[in-house]
Amino acid sequence: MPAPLNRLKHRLAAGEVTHGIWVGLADPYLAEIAATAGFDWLLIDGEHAPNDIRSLSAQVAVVAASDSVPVIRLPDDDPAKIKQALDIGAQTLLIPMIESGAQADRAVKACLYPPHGIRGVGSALARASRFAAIPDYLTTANDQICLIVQIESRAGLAALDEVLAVDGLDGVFIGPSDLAADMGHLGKPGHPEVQHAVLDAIRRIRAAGKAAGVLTTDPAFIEACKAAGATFVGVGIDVTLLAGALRALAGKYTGA
Ligand SMILES: O=C(O)C(=O)C[C@H](O)[C@@H](O)CO
Repeated sequence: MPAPLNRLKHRLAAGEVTHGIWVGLADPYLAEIAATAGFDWLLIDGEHAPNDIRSLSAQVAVVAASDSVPVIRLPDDDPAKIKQALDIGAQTLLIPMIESGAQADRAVKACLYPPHGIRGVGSALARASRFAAIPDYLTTANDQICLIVQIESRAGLAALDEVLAVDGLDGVFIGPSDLAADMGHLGKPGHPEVQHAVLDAIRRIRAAGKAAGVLTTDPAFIEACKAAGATFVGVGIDVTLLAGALRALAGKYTGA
């Protein structure tokens, strides 16, 4: 019996457009609610949300039981964190702040078991192998790992071609918020210069045959990114959706 099929990896490889949201409420009960919505994937944010390996594990488990595919974003490209995320059962990772082909290649190798990579072997303890209930996990896991790296700075954009040349990389995600900050437009991911850079990068990523990712809550820019070729399309954030709805309701009755 092989490692579980990673539907998202293969849909992205086929060039399918997929939609998901950021899940930052850092609670499995809330992640399970999000998993009833019907998104193709849910990105469990380990970079900006108050998650740790146990909360990530609990959220991966509940989302994996749904029709949505769990994706974990780690806070950095630390191979030890990548190892832990894969061992708890995530098969799709998003790694932020990539700025060179060498850095992207190291991230790929951290995801893969030898001889193709350096992922440490602990499958006997790991949810990923269903605690060794999947006898062929070690020899089949690599084929189901999906790695998407984030380009979100001018240095990252300058290195995009070398990042796209990295074998084993499934996709590149352009982070509008951090890119805006680095471009001198802090807090303005919708600035025309930023949006132009995002769309140009998406076109280059798709021309290289990789999945192109983005996160924006602007409906018009969502469509512009999809027209440019985006296939891993983040369209919302659970925290802002909840906060916005609560504030609107409070304002309706309390004048808050
Ligand atoms: O730079 C970006 O944009 C992203 O990487 C997404 C943000 O981190 C996300 O938290 C929304 O602000």
